[in-house]
Amino acid sequence: MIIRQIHVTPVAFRDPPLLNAAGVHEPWALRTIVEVVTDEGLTGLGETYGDLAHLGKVRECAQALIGLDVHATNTMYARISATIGETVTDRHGLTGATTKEKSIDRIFSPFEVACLDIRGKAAGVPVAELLGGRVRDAVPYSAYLFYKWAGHPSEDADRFGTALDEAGIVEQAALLIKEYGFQSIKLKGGVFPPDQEIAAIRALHEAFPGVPLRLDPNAAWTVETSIRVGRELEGTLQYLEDPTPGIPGMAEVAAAVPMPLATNMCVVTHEHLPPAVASRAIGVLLLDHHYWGGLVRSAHVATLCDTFGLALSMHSNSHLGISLAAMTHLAAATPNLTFACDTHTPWQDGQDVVAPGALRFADGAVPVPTGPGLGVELDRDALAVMHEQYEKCGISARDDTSYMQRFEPTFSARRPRW
Ligand SMILES: O=C([O-])C(=O)C[C@H](O)[C@@H](O)C(=O)[O-]
Ligand SMILES: [Mg+2]
Repeated sequence: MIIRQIHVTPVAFRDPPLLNAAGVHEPWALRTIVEVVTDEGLTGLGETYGDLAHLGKVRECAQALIGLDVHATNTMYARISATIGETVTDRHGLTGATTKEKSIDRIFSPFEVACLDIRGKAAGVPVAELLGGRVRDAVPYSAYLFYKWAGHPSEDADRFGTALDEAGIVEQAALLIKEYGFQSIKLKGGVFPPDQEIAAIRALHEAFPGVPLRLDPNAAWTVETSIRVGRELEGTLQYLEDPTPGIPGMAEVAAAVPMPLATNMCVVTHEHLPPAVASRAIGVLLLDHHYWGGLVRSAHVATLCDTFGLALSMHSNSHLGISLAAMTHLAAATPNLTFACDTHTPWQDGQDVVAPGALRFADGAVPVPTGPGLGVELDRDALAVMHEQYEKCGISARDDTSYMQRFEPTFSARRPRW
């Protein structure tokens, strides 16, 4: 199964004005779709970030993989590593530090996923079976709530409405739970002063008794603020995600608050694991195959977490169905991934590059696709439309901060902020 061609297609899809500590989502979210084609005519799919610098490196690395067997992932990793050299391509900061190793892992990931898709198709089995076999038939996801404006400035309101206070957040949770059946809730914080976000968590706790809650301010708080908020929210949070920047700060907070701390910011590559474990900075790691080097490498990280007593959840960024399928296969085959995973799927609101049918939500969980490989098919018409949107949208890299500053010129993404 020799790789003969690789097609790399950037796409754009509509994204609502979701607020976070870095600013606000722009009207278009970017992704890159990777198709790997073998000499036998099998095609595998991968999905990754769409920022221009990353896209350029994905294109360059694709050339370096032609002629390799789809099983030769160690050679692929070595070639990608040699091709990208010292380049780092991860700039928006919401997934933590940018390192050389993380950049290699980010570029390797879509190729590895596509090769697993091909290997599953060739063997007639779902990717989850290649990862050791599913331990759950459906993967639970959480309702991922965001403070948001009614719509993008100068556009009509979107169907999700305004959420700028606790009433808006509770209403948004009710909508997502009604439509998807989610059984746990994550609130993206770091947007308003912490007391407002405490009030929102209390309102959610009251409105949805017994539903596990998480709050993620993306390191917007000092150690002191994090400890105060953590203590005030005792009894309401399943975990508190990235309250403060850095492993030492997280360790100080972890020692002083009643709930576990989770991260997709202070532990984002292998070199972060030993100090985080030694200082007991985190209790939960949010895996993300897009920057942990694909599905097999993420499964290795899961095993390390098991060894060191860390629990697992899963992180997401704005994504499409190829990523959702990959996330679902990985989570289904990872026994110690026991927390509901994050997904931005509701915000993509039906837009997708995969044909409908293979992916659906039932009671907040995605049944593991049963077809061979990832179990999803590319919708070529949708791909063409989304590629045209990419060409026309005028955005080439995610920049939540500059977009926010167009409307609030004094906005600063400095963290910690409170
Ligand atoms: O858990 C997280 O930190 C994220 O999901 C990071 C994302 O970039 C999120 O903040 C977003 O989409 O604005
Ligand atoms: Mg997070």
